[in-house]
Amino acid sequence: MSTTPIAFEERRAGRLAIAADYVELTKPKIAVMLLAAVAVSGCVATWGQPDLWRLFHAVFGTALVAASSCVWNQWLERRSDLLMKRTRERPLPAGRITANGAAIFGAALGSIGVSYLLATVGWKVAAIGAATWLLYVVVYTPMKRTSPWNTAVGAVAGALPLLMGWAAMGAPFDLRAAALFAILFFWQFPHFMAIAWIYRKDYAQAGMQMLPVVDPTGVRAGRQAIGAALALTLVSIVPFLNAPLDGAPWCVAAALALGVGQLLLALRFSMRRDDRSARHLLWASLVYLPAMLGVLLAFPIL
Ligand code: HEM
Ligand SMILES: CC(C)=CCC/C(C)=C/CC/C(C)=C/COP(=O)(O)OP(=O)(O)O
Repeated sequence: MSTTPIAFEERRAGRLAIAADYVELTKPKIAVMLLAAVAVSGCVATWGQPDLWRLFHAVFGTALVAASSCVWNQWLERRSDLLMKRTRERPLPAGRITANGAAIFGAALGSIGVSYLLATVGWKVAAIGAATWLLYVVVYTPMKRTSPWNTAVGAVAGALPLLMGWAAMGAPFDLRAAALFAILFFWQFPHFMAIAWIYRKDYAQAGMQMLPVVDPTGVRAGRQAIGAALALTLVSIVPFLNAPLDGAPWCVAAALALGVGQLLLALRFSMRRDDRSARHLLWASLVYLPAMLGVLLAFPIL
């Protein structure tokens, strides 16, 4: 084997490219925001005094299980992803990673992740993680091709990890835990209705039953975005009610301002039903969640 410096650099670049493709299989951008939400959930559960080691174990274990679910979601969709411009360059449809390689990677991540959660933060967190994995991979992913209700199932899978952070702190599932779950559950509808509208032709091409494919007028997608944005605004103040903390009024005001902002953009999308208003709604959703997580994190400190 050639050992010239150029050959060495080429081999190194090749290995880095393969590693980057395996990371891409885990949907890192979605995962980062999801794990931030898991960490904030653990902080809210303990009024800002989390056991940091247990919180690290919960976030790290959830990262492994979530990554596994994303790898298997792409393994299952490696052929249909070829039919969409947005996904055809992904590692599996583009052939940069083999299906067997991805399956071994996904299985390893999932088994290590569930075992890690079991060993560090207990069976309840591991069980919620495994159930979320099954809901996303075994139920939601195939349902994308059969019913527009897939989004509601995906939203449950997307919100359940918050209960993993909560349970890892040993906190009982109370009204505040339910409110956090509802915040992330409802948030996913304006988030995805905007995406589903923007990529409606792609989804139709791949035979995916997203709402703007089932109803090309976008009226139902608009209504779903508005209804969920309204519910999100109302439920977003629940974590701050009946709390003996001075910061509550500020947090309620901030949560309402964020919610109303997103609601107005959902209304605008519903009236215009064009790509521009959909992109503004998508951006708003990607601003809303980190901002709302920030308000939840700041609450006990204010
Ligand atoms: C029903 C549930 C969900 C669906 C169907 C969904 C779908 C998607 C899709 C298809 C994209 C890629 C858009 C593009 O390629 O431009 C995306 C982007 C994103 N999603 Fe979601 N998502 C859901 C839930 C979540 C959750 C729970 C989180 C995290 C808490 C999240 C965070 C993100 C982020 C940060 C991006 C931007 C990443 C990028 O720019 O590629 N999503 N979502
Ligand atoms: C602990 C654990 C298992 C956590 C899993 C959390 C998680 C990743 C939830 C999925 C959210 C979701 C539906 C993403 C879109 O997938 P998609 O298939 O619609 O996106 P795509 O079309 O871009 O592939």
